[in-house]
Amino acid sequence: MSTFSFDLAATDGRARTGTIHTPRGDIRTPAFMPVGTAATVKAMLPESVAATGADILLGNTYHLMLRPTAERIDRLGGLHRFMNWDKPILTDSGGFQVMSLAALRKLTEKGVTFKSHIDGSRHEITPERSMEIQKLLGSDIVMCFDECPALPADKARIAESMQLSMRWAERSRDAFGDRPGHALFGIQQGGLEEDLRAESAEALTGIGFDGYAVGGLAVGEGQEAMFGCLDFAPEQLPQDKPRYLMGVGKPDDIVGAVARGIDMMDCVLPSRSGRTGQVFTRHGVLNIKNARHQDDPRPIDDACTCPACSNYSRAYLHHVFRSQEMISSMLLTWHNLHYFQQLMAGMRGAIAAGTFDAWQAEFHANRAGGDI
Ligand SMILES: Nc1nc2c(CCNCC3CCCCC3)c3[nH]c(NCCc4ccccc4)nc3cc2c(=O)[nH]1
Ligand SMILES: [Zn+2]
Repeated sequence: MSTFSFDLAATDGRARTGTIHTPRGDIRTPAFMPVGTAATVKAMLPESVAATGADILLGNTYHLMLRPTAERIDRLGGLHRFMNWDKPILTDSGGFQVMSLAALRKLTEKGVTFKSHIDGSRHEITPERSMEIQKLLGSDIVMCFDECPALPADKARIAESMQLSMRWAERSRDAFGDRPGHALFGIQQGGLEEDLRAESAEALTGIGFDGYAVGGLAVGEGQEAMFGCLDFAPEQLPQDKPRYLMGVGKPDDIVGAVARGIDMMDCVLPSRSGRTGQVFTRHGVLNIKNARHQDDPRPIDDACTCPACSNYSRAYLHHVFRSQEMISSMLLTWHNLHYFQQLMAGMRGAIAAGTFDAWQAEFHANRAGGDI
């Protein structure tokens, strides 16, 4: 099928499960999307990322436009060929990374100018340039160029920023044009304000997108405030299109977001924290660098089937982490990505079976303290 479509299979409360069909493959939802920052999911081969159960990964417009540049990747056959990943790729529009990484940023109606954090060269991203970069990369799901305001901010500032993002969404839609089989997602803004989020949702729905992201969250507001916003924001967006919560998150954030109607999420957490020794399990989090693991012959999680848990002890993983051996990042990243995908698979099954409440109860009961 050379088109992009979303089939909702079942709902349980506000939670949904379904499939996003793309020419490069299907995406089972709710979906967790690993982050491939500089055309690689750090410490993982693409086939290993696929083996964890990931149907789609994220590319990074901001990093790739600076190095090796989108034009070079296009000349080499596009990002899928370049990084040897033939399944779907979603790319963010670059605005969020510019505001969080680049130096000397200047934001105007036109777009954002900034100095590269790599070599100090000057660059400009506009909605039009962001669409061009994401097209050169060959991205299957393209994100509108938006502005994500830092919280806390007063309501007037949030409204102003949201309205700028809606004008940029219109320009993104116009510049994206008509690309069968490729999707353009709008990004809702509006901070934690229900009326501003409604205004944003109406503006985006009026323009018309293939999917809708809840942006502007996971920027320091905390889980309670984020869940409070998710108690109304997803349902302001079209029910028949995928809903993507950007930048989330810890396992309990992910479960709470799915329970509130979110279909897709991305986060650097499982890969980045794996490299710092942080390991996610169904009983909670442990850090392998802690001395208590140095004589422990048990696997991280005896119910996990990943290579780390199938073949290595905590004592070994403690040793290679302490010794800063590369296999440490490989095994801990693989385990964390595998765990996050198992979480998603469990939720998809529970929503399809109508047992999501029981699944959530067990998820939280499993994590209730105790020495893991
Ligand atoms: N356009 C856009 N992107 C957003 C992102 C980036 C999502 N990940 C992109 C991905 C592309 C490839 C490279 C990596 C990023 C967000 N990330 C977060 N929180 C992260 C909070 C967090 C969580 C764990 C560790 C660090 C930060 N809130 C976000 C809000 C927005 C938003 O409104 N608009
Ligand atoms: Zn494991």
